[in-house]
Amino acid sequence: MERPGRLLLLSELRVGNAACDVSLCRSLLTWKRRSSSGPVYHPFRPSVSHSVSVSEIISVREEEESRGRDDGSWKKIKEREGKDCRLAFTVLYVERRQQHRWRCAEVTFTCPEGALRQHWVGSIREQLAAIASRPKHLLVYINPCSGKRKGKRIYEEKVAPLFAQAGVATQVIVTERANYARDHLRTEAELKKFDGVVCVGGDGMFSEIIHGLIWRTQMDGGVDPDSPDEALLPGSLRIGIIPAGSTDCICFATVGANDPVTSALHVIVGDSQPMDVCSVHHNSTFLRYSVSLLGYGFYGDVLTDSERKRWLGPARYDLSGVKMFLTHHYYEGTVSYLPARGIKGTPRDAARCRSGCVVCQHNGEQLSEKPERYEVDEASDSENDSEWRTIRGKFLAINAASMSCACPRSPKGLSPAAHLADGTTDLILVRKCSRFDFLRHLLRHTSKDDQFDLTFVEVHRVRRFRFTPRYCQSNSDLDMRENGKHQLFSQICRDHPACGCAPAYSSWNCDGEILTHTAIDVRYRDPLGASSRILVEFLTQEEFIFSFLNLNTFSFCSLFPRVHCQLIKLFARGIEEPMVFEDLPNPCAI
Ligand SMILES: CCCCCCCCCCCCC/C=C/[C@@H](O)[C@H](CO)NC(=O)CCCCCCCCCCCCCCC
Ligand SMILES: Nc1ncnc2c1ncn2[C@@H]1O[C@H](COP(=O)(O)OP(=O)(O)OP(=O)(O)O)[C@@H](O)[C@H]1O
Ligand SMILES: [Ca+2]
Repeated sequence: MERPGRLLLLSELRVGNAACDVSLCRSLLTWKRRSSSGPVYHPFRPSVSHSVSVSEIISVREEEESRGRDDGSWKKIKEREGKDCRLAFTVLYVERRQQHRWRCAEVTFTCPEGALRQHWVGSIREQLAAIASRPKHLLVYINPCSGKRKGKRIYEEKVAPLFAQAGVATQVIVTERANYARDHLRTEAELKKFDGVVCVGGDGMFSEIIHGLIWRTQMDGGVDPDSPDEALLPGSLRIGIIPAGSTDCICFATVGANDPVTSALHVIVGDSQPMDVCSVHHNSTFLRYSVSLLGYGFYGDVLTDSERKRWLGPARYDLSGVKMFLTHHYYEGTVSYLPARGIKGTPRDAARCRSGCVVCQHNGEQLSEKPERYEVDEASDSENDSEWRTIRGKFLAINAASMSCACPRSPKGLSPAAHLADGTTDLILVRKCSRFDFLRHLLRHTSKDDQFDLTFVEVHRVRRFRFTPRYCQSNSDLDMRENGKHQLFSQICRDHPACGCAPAYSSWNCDGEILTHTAIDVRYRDPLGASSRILVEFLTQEEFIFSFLNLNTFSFCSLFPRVHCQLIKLFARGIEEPMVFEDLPNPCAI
């Protein structure tokens, strides 16, 4: 066995016109200009050394003379260097740019003889092949309708060439409708053939992928996804996100940028970032999984309103945001939560979740070593249990952020100190306040000021919570009918704001998808047949069911989210701390 750091190769090669000492250790390719060589030696310019970790080499290619015949570039190099191009090889590697962006850079080395080139190329390829975490075969889903509808072009122009260069084989599927990728993953996809799944799209597309994969994993492992108390099985396939959506919050919060090339490079180098998943149940019915925002009130209303404006593209959120800000609806109800205990970190920490986060490592280890801690929490799932805290009130927004939810609109996110993989979610309660105060809170999403340092905002780090709107709290038939009418008419009033009647219910925004319909579709069948569906168009599903099936409950408004620590893995490494030399010019331009 080779020891780590062992020197494998050391040669004098040329980079451009400069002679360099080039070495390959087990984990590092280094080239350093020989200080006294080269045509123009500058005594005040120190010899520049450049190192690339083998783990960040994308590929190595032998330069062919024929390349020069195609574009003339190699011919020029040959003339300039007066060398035999068949002795050259090029290394493609990750170069860091500003704002966490990665680019594919390359450096060409010229060897004095062919056998040496073979030795170098062979050694580097051997090193790359030994990195087991690199994917070789990927299943790619492209949503052609995401964001500005550029998903297909982004993949073909920016991502596919990189995968090809890195020798990553792909099966590409362009989705034909919503939930196409989810359904394909659930039933058809031959997952054993692949090392990972890549989605080209936004947060909604990512959500489809995790729903398909998590469901399939539970089915294969005999776990009932409907059971709110059963621990879910983690999947084996990592997920890559090529951002092409409107918010791209999950990509931004796990990589630090929403840039397709950066994400493709994270996939190629085989990064791995565990992530928490929040499962949302109503009683014993599974509703959805969430990894970023589960929001009721403001963000639920923004989403509901914005869905009618999809044609506007990403701008729909801003328009609906302003509208819902002005509408200023608040919702009455009870929030109960189970505080996360025995963990590191609080939502008010100054420290952020970054690459190699110790809080995530610590909490993840704690939960895997002592799952009984989780079980104790689960066992105490009763209203009377002293572990549960209860808050009643009027809220403008109830947000659960399982990660920071950083995105270009809000670079720090809704909960800047939330962690990607610590097994908790940050429950943020924004109580009824004036429009001016709410604006102060919203503005803090975009500034450096603490968005929780306001009297009407509170934040708790929790493992589970539930929210029950006021009108769901009573079980008497009479109340329910009254409330049902209220709900029915308030929805109509919501669409005709002139009457001034405030709605009793909002919707849940679950990672950018509206929750209610899924729940209803699963639980009930439409007994009145197709003719009644025209009417449904004007009512929400729950109003329809209340009115026509005379159900006496709206309790699906009350949800039971539970966090599953590190259930999935992404091709990412978390946001890297900026490097001191990050912005220096590329030293290989010797
Ligand atoms: C005055 C400036 C205030 C700026 C406030 C900016 C707040 C931006 C907060 C973004 C939070 C994103 C959380 C991520 C959620 C994702 O899981 C989900 C799926 O992609 N995205 C959305 O639900 C999409 C949600 C998009 C929400 C956009 C809300 C925009 C609010 C604008 C309010 C303007 C008030 C102006 C008053 C004059
Ligand atoms: N071929 C398709 N036609 C129509 N809709 C699709 C198709 N494929 C996927 N979808 C759906 O499109 C919706 C939006 O997709 P996506 O999340 O990728 O983009 P976005 O909404 O613009 O971005 P974001 O979620 O980041 O705000 C998702 O709910 C997804 O299920
Ligand atoms: Ca978390």
